[in-house]
Parts: sequence; structure tokens; C-alpha cells
Amino acid sequence: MTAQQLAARAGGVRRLAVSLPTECWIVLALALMPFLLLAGGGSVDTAIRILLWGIFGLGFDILFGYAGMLSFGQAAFFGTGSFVTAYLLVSGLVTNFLLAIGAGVVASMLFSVLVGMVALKRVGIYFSMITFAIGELCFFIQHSVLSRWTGGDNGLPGVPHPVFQFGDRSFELASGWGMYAVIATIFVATFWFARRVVTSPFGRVLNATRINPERTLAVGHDVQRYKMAAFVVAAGYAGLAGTLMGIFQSYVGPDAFALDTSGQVVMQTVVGGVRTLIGPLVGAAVWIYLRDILQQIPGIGGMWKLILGALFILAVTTMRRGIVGEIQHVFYKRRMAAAAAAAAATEKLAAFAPAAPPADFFAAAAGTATASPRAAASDDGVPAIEARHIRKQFGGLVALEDVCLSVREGEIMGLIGPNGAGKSTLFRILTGEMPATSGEVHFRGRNITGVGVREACAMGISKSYQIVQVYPELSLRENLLVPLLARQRGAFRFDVMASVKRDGELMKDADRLLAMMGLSDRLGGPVSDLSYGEKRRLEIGIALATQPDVLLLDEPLAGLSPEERVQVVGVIKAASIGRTTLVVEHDMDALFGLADRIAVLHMGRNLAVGPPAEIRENPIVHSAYMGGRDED
Ligand SMILES: Nc1ncnc2c1ncn2[C@@H]1O[C@H](COP(=O)(O)OP(=O)(O)OP(=O)(O)O)[C@@H](O)[C@H]1O
Repeated sequence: MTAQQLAARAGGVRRLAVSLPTECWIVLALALMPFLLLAGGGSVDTAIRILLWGIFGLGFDILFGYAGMLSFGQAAFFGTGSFVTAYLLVSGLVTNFLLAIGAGVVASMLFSVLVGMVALKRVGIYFSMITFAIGELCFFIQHSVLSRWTGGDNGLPGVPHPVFQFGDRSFELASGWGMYAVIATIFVATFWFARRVVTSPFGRVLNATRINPERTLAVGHDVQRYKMAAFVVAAGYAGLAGTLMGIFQSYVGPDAFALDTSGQVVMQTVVGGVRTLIGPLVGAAVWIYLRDILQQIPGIGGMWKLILGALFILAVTTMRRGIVGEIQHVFYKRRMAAAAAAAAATEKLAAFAPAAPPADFFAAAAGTATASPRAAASDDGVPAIEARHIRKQFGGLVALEDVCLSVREGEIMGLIGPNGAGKSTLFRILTGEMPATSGEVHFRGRNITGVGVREACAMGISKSYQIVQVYPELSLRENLLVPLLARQRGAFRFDVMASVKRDGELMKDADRLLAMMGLSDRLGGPVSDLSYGEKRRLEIGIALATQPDVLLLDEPLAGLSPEERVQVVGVIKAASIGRTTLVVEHDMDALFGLADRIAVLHMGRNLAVGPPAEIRENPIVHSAYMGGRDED
């Protein structure tokens, strides 16, 4: 064999190794794990326990890592699954193992719906504390009211092992290699499903709700339902791990509902790596192996909690991303460096050029090309959005008083006024972010007063924010996928079998929008690496991706350099083609050049409205707003 043939074969093997699906690597690792544990003084039972905690951790990683909800009460669902299945099997009510396991998992999920209805009313530390309290409540109930069924302090012993019948021979699946193989297979299946969950459109939106829930809601997703779905999925995983633990141990201990159980899954996930899925398994391997080994060492066995606690602190302080997270980060940095080098070598960084207008973009996506409504922008045009006699009061401060504003279909209207005039407040009321104290908002003749921001977005009203509200951890394309997914799928869909990457049209839409924003050359890397001007363009792109009929831009030029202003003005011009646009801006030169009409607010009241030339010459506006400019 020649050197070239050998090199080609080596390259082929390398490519094959790299392209193997993650599940194959996991199967390989799981096949090796018991041998490694045995060599290190562990046992097959230790390996089974690690797998069961790994299954528990998969659900917890979806909940905490991807949905951003830190629950200290997952034992409530682990315990529910354990006891329901164990009771059904021990009492003989159900003899079919699959049925008993299914009942345990379903019970956990149903229970999580009830818990979620309470816990999801709050976010952050309050959510964590509610789950903590519910976990403790379950522990108490298991030891008191339910002790007749759960065995109270004694737990439930005598859970039978599954028995398989092959002809006239029967085979009992007790602990050992057989049990390991079955649990390992279940782990791979549950890992596969968890990966589907987080890479599916559902998972992308879930991740977006963690990073920026307000923006995710504003672009049209029902954030609460996404959170509830993640909570129920995590409870399903906890329930499954609990049922299997009971069967494996032939016993459900009184600690199934304990705070220790909830705490252990948190620690294992953090040590292994949040948002990695495999991290909780690695964390469980470290935790359980060390615990088992430490307990066997004479003299220090009693101090295993102290030693593990110290190791946890060390791991968290030295490896912020966890074991798997840190490894992934090294590879990510390498990929980024290689991409940057390739871009520099080919001088890919193209000059800014806003591309195709949005009418083309969405017509191509939806197959519904329409004539540009900007043709309808005239003196007798129909109002697209109207504020009627709006009053907004914050305590003793009246921010808006009897404000009326009518934006015609297809026009660009500028909204100006000194600081504190009430422009942003009016924007928030028009987009449904905030209710008015009194007055009405009409959209194309329909009274939409009081509809929420998500509903307003679904109707076709979208806003770009004064302070950019992008998703810093995501790539540019992923940022645009969040609103595009709302447009494509509606407020909520549990489409875990769908694939974003395989949806060619969706990816094309994102790329067209990126081209339109002049950001095609910044595809690689997270948004946190972008300049402020680029973030501003992306901010407008996110609003535009919801395909609004009415686009509201809150100070799109604020904080930009002169060069960046020119770029963003280009984007606004392209974005306004085919839609009604309302712009709040302090840069008068830019706004007067852009807008068909200008409305002026002063101290929360209407001051004037008219074409830019008229407003420019209006002496009342000069004295109230541009003080001193008339003398110039
Ligand atoms: N959530 C709030 N709670 C209390 N007061 C508020 C709130 N939002 C706005 N205000 C007050 O309402 C008034 C109008 O504020 P608003 O932000 O709408 O003005 P603006 O015209 O957008 O100003 P700027 O140009 O500085 O952004 C201000 O006095 C502000 O302090």
C-alpha cells in the first residue's frame, strides 16, 4: 500500500470517527464503563446507579440547562414514580412491568402539571423555593398520610424483578450484567429523545426562553407553555429513573422524596456540565464512584459528605462549565479560531450592503407576493394603527394624557419629543407590552386594547427595542430563528421530532434576513462578539422576522457612530418597504429624511403632526422641543 493510500485510509477512518452520531459514542462509553469501574474498585451495581442518575439528570438538564429553571424539588417526581410503580408491583395490582413503569412515569408527569401550575407562576429564586417547599411537602406526606401505601420510614421492600418467559424457560432480570445492559439501552434511548428535544424547534425556543424570556414572548411564543412542557418532560425523566431505581434495588427507600435526592441531581449536573446532556451522567459517575469508594476507606468513610462537598466547591470554582462543558469549550474555541483564520485568509469580510427588501423576502417564503402597501401612503390613507385618547398614569405621574396618534397604512411616521415626553410609553402601549390607564388602541379598525404583547405580535405588530434585546449566547442565525419559528409554528408546538437544520426554507429565510441586515459575513460566533451597530441591525432583524404589518422602531440610531447610522438608516429604508413603520428617534436629520409624516409629543400630550417640512418650520415645536433652533 502506498503512502498516499495509507494517508487516504487514515483520513477516511478519521472522518468516520468524527461523523459517528453521539449515541454511538455513548454506547461505546457505556460498554467500557463497567470495566473501568471494576478496575477502579467499583461494581456493576455502581454502574447501574450511575446510569439511573444519568437518566434523572437528562430531564433535569432540559429543565435547568435549557429552560433555565432551577428546581430543588425534583425528588417529588422521582419519589412519585418510584412509589407508584413499586406499590403496583408489590401489591400485585399490576403484574406487567411495562405497564407498572408506564403508570409510574405518567403519575409523575401528571403530578408535575399540578406542581407546575403553582411553581411556574414565579421565576428565579421564587420558582426554586416553591419547588423546594413542594419537595419537602411530599417528603412529609409520604411519611404521614401516605405511609399506609409507601411504608413510611421503612419504605417499600419486596419490589419484584422482571421475569421474562422464553418458551418453558424463565429468566429473572436481577442486578448484574443483564440489568446493566437493559438500563444502558434505556439510557441510550432516553438520551436520544433528550437530544431530539433540545435540538428540535421546541428546544430552540425553550433555550431562547431561558436567555431572554421577555423578547421570546414579544416575538410570539407562549413562554409559559414552553416552561410547563419542559417541567413535565423533566418530571417524566425523574419518574422513569425513580421507577427503575425501585425495580433495580427491589426496594424504594424513604429517601426517594428527600431533599438529598433533589440536591444530588443538581450537584451532579453542575459538576458534569449544564446544557451538555451527557454532563449529568459524567457528574453522576464522579459523584457516585467517589462516594462508594470513600465509604469503603477505613477512617475517612464517615467523612464522605465533607470530602465530596469540598470537591464540589473545587470543581465549580475551577470548572465553571462543568467537566463536559469545559471540554466542549476547548473544541469550540478551536473551531472559532479555525473559522476566523479561514475568513481572514480569504478576506471574506464583505462591505456592508443591505440586500433584498422584505416584501421579496417574505413573499418568497410564503409564496404570497403582494403589491407594496407603501403605494397607499397618502393623505387619505386608512389607519393601520391608532391610539385613541390614551392616558397612562404611573402613580402620581401622568406620562400620557389624551394622546391620539394615527399611522396610515404603508407610511413611515416619525415620533419625536423631548426626553420624558412619553414616546416609549406610547410604544409599549401600542405593542401590548403595557396596558393604558384609559383610551383605546385600534389595529386596522379592530379594537385591540388590552391584548398582550404576544397576541399583538401574532396580529402583525412588532417592535425593535431602545436597548437591544438580542440573544447574546446564540449565533446570528439562531437569533433570527427564534422569531421565524414563531411565525412558522405559532405560539406553541411540541414538535420534538422536527429538525430546524433540515428545514431548508427556514434556514433560507434566516439567511435572506441576515443579508438584508448586511450581516451575512458575521455568521460564525456568538452575538456577544458583534459591534453595537451590528447588534442594532440584528435587533431590527429580529423584529422584522416576525413579519409585522406594523413595525415600531424605538430609537434605532441611539448610540451609533456616524458610519453605523448610515448603515442602520439603510436597513430601516429596506425594512419599511411593504409595511407601516413608526420610528421614535432623536436624530432629527435622519428622521426628517426618512419619514412621510412626523408626530410630536410634549409632556405626554400631542403637540403637532404633519409632513417633516411643516414640522421643521412649526414655531410651537421649535419653542417646545427644539428650543433655540428657530433663532438659528
Ligand atoms: N415603568 C414606569 N414606571 C414609572 N414611570 C415611568 C415608567 N416608564 C416611564 N415612566 C415615566 O414616564 C415618563 C415618560 O417616559 P418615556 O420613557 O415614555 O419617555 P420618552 O419620551 O420615551 O423619553 P426618552 O426619549 O428619554 O426615552 C417619564 O417621566 C418616565 O420617568
